[in-house]
Amino acid sequence: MEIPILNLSLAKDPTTRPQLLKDLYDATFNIGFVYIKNHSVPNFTIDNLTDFLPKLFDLPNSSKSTLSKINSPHFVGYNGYAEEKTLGKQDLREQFDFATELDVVYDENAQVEGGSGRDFSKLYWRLRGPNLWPDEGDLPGFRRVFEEYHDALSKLSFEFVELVEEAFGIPKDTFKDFFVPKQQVSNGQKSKSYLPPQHRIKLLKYPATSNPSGQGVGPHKDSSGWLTFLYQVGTEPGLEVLTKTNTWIPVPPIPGTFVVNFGNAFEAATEGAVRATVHKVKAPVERDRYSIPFFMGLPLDLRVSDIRACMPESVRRKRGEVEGDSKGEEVEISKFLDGRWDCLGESQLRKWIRSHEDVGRKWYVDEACIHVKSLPQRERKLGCPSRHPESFSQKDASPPKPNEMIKLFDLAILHSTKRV
Ligand SMILES: O=C(O)CCC(=O)C(=O)O
Ligand SMILES: [Fe+2]
Repeated sequence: MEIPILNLSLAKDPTTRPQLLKDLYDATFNIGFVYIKNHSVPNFTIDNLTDFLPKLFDLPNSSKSTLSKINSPHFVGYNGYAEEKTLGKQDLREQFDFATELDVVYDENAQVEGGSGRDFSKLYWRLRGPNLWPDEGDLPGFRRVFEEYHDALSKLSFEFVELVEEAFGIPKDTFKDFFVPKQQVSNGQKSKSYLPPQHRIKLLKYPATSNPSGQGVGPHKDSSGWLTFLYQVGTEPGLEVLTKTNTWIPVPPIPGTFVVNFGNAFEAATEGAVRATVHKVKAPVERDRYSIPFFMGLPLDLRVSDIRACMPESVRRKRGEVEGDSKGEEVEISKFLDGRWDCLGESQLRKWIRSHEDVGRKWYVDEACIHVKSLPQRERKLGCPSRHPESFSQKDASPPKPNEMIKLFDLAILHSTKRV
């Protein structure tokens, strides 16, 4: 089996569009991975950014530590080599995380305005905020080039989602409307509660290793964003995708293409019609490998169940109709249909805290404790059987262990409704 290459220019001609949509449907339903070519992102926008990558990763350690993720409550910034793990094993890569440059909206004392307002006291709103930018003197022009790339990919992601909607018979603009409600835009005004999406971009370096079985990144489904647009720089292979028959197939770089795959939220929202496919990267042995995944943003205060409610029955039934009782797939999806994972902001914050406990500990423990303190005794005990969560914020207390912290956050996030 091979990953299909879709020629997006066929969408422009009404005589070729139907075949493109059919191919997109088949690839999305059966594999969940496609290459796209003849997309709207100019070559120079890509080249300008990729030219910076070796220089960016060669910044001195002093600059890298100023840019360290520990300095940002928004989970942006630098992570050193092999600092992250997937499935308990070190990922042999280095990374800079960026996001759409946004103002901070989190306000622990926010008041919800009647009906349509947003409750910015929710912990997950703290994910939004500015980037940690390298010093302009160190990398002149980097920020401009990066922002151009971000904007081009943002545009591409909305164009592509429209094609997916049409391919699956999902009403046009369903996904866009979660960010920009239609009626409010059509009369020239944006709603008070309009918020631009926060996309995430990783700049990744997988240094060449002498270990041929090294894990660049372990097997995972993407849990950031609706869907991912991956640019593989150069010719170094390594990306592999798990097929339905449990075999790994390579997804080598193809010049001029992006690789597109879907995140857990999209899979859950379509009840599995769109697949979120497991993939991994092998660490390169000959040359360093660079790549740039762009994760299209999610509306944080939306619930998967709200999105599911906008999906036509025909989409929601699709996976079951074709795969009947193939249980593996159903079990996976049903995990995301579990109410505890329903709010997208909550599952995003959980994901970030789990992968960066140090950042969670530094920036979220106090807030989490405030939320937890307001819970009835019985619920507090349920969440943290070993210790009272209040004790974490006391001066002389030992810091929470990773497990305790995750429990604390689960409890705080799940219950972070307005405090009284
Ligand atoms: O580097 C790649 O090719 C893929 C990276 C990836 O899957 C991820 O960061 O989620
Ligand atoms: Fe991924």
